[in-house]
Amino acid sequence: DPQLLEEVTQLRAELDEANYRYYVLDEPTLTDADYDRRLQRLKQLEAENPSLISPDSPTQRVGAAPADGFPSVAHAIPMLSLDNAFNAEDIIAFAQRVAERLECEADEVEFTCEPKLDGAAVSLVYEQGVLVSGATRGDGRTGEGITSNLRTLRSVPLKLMGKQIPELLEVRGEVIMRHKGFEALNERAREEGSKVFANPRNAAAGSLRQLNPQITATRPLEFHAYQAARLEPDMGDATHSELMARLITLGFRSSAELKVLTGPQAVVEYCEQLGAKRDQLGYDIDGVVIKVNALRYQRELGFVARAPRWATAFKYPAQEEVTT
Ligand SMILES: NC(=O)n1nc(-c2ccco2)nc1N
Repeated sequence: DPQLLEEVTQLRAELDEANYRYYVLDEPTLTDADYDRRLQRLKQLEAENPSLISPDSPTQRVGAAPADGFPSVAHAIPMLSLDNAFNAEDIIAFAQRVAERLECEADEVEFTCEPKLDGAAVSLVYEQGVLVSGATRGDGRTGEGITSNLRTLRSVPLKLMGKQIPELLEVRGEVIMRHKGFEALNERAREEGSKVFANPRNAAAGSLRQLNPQITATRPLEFHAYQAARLEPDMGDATHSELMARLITLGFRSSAELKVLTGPQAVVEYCEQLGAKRDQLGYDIDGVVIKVNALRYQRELGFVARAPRWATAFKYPAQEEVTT
């Protein structure tokens, strides 16, 4: 009946909005209790009227385990690793190489800098605005299909937000576990005598590779977008920073620390400043990802065998591993 449909639609909108405000804007509106009350009410209404259930309903995040393991998924565009830079000279050399190929001065090139999150890289594919596939990076060309696990992350939208829905969108990003969630998980694991993880990266990767999504659903995982590998229709002569801003309007979290900087000196300063506050972030990073901002230049620069010419990763010295 129309009244029932009205309540179901209203509840879904409130739950999706609450997810967005909590995970993307960091401005929660609903308490966890309010969220759960609404989710239980929606589950009850859907149980009474199964014809109303749709795959993108917030109640459909935790599904069944895939029968026989994860299927292997070929990435339409390889998820390549990044070349490394270890000091200011390396950063300047990277900027020089880019400037040479673009036939301009290094001090004119616009870069973006963002923290290099130390988690598990994944790829999410949305067709007509609906999440259809999620996979691990694997060897860069082929990953594991872990859609049912990624659906359990409330920071992964089941459907894209807003009116400008692209026909096709492939988002790449990092699934991380914050230190607080990591320590609580290991505390519980020690009490239960189950597997204790050596570090948040292993905990995130291990949680995503659980065969049972109900276990993944209990893990404190967050998805942070850092690239749109495919976007149709595309954004023409846009920049990486504009693309990241667009992903936020579509429902994704992307780095709050992203900065647009001109010339290598400003990039060196960013790396030094972020390095100074590395221990206060509350999650692990292992460097800074420095990218040429203009997507047109990224396309022109392309990739060498295994890594893009248009990006490099500035790495901090490894932190002494947290032995738990
Ligand atoms: N790990 C991480 O945080 N990454 N990785 C990239 C990346 C890899 C290839 C293109 O972009 N960007 C960020 N922030």
